[in-house]
Amino acid sequence: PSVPDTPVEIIVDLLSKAKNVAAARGDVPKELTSYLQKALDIASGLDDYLEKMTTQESQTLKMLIHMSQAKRVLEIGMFTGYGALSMAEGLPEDGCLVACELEPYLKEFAQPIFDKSPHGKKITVKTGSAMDTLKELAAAGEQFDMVFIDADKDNYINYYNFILDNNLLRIQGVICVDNSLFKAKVYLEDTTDRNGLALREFNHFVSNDPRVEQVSVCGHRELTNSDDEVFRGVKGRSILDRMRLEGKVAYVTGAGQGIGRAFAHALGEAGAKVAVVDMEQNKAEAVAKELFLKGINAISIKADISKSEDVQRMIDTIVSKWGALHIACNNAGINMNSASEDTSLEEWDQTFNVNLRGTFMCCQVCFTGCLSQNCVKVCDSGSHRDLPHPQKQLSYNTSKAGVVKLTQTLGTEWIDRGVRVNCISPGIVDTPLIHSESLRPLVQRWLSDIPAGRLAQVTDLQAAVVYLASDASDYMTGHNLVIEGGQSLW
Ligand SMILES: C[S@@+](CC[C@H](N)C(=O)[O-])C[C@H]1O[C@@H](n2cnc3c(N)ncnc32)[C@H](O)[C@@H]1O
Repeated sequence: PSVPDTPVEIIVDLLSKAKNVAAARGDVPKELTSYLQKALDIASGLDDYLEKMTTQESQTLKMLIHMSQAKRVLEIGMFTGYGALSMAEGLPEDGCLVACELEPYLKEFAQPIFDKSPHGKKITVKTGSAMDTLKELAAAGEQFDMVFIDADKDNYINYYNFILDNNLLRIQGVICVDNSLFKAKVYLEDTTDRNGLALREFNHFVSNDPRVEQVSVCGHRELTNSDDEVFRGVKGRSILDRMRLEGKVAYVTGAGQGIGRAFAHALGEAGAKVAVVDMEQNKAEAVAKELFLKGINAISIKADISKSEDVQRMIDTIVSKWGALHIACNNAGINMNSASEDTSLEEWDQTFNVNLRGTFMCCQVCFTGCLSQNCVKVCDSGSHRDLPHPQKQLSYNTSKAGVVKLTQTLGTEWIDRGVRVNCISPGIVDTPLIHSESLRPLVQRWLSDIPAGRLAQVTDLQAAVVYLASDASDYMTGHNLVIEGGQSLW
């Protein structure tokens, strides 16, 4: 049988011994035997139960990576690389893990295992004394989201201090420490064991360190006199937190595909509940399902925004479902290409009915219907093609120029009621449509016009919609945010 190691294993061992002693004597009261048995059942069942209910022991490390959303991890003490690989599995594709290990033979052992794993390329092993490696990393200005300390216990306190003193851990990063209970020796009074005493001192030091809170760094309070919103964050929220949309309700029109779908994902990933609106019900449903699979609260609504009754129903549905509407993302639009001399009034009317009249109706219904419920952000989709452009699409260009003017007007008129209206004008977006034979010569011309050297991907636009939808952009209104790889500047 293995030597008891954790506090629970030691309790089980001691209770078993006590039970045996009691059984060997005839004069032990039944009550005491029964209490011993109950305590033993509880203690001995715990690890076994947890193991059965959990995937694998080391998945805890992977879970910590997920929970902290770490991208850069530092492991101090690698051993066989089991923990390193488990953490690497939890890292995103561009994540990295630096593992410090004293013994070169352990790197030789672990490297071939890393090489066989699709996640192994994220791991860099640095052999030698971990303190030397920490100095090297600090000199190179490296910073980590999570540090796992699991090497020589005497040095825990030195590693910890060096990491914090040299900003090797980013603000709000996480330090995890293995063996912090060390067979209960950290709190048993008769401890003489060197490692137990080292960890006792370490725990005591950390619990009294104002730089950290429990196990998470929360800034360097009490070490500075700075106490303004730049230092602390607005309402205590750091810039990335201020772009989070938890508790917000959003809709995106034209969200069944392309840019609208990317916007719906972006708003949902940032924390908003999202109504996916499209003329085509099956497309709206498919995107809402995608969001749902990612853990985002989403509904689909079929609506043609050129019809006032559809717009009204869309807003009513959202407000009755979620009780509020905070973010209106008016993305739906149509585009018909014809030379100006061939543009029929029907094409003009159809385009304007959706792109400009439809967008206006959405804004107006949204404003009147939910202002009292805090409808604060409206993002319209303009297009950089409100600028002169070689594609023949008069109705589209003029309607989108109208959207920019609509945005400026509403953005200034409604700001006194707490509403911000901005629009995003994407450059030429890489969609399946653009790869048609007929558009190929035009695509070549566009590419030579775009300093960025490529067309826009829908993902290039996602951060903008989150920014405009969030509190971080509160001072921005009536603005046309152009994202076109520098095309209009060339
Ligand atoms: C408990 S094991 C690490 C286990 C590993 N973190 C995991 O989860 O799979 C501790 C490792 O720390 C290494 N170590 C001990 N002292 C060290 C030092 N001063 N610098 C770097 N590594 C050290 C040991 O060689 C050993 O491989």
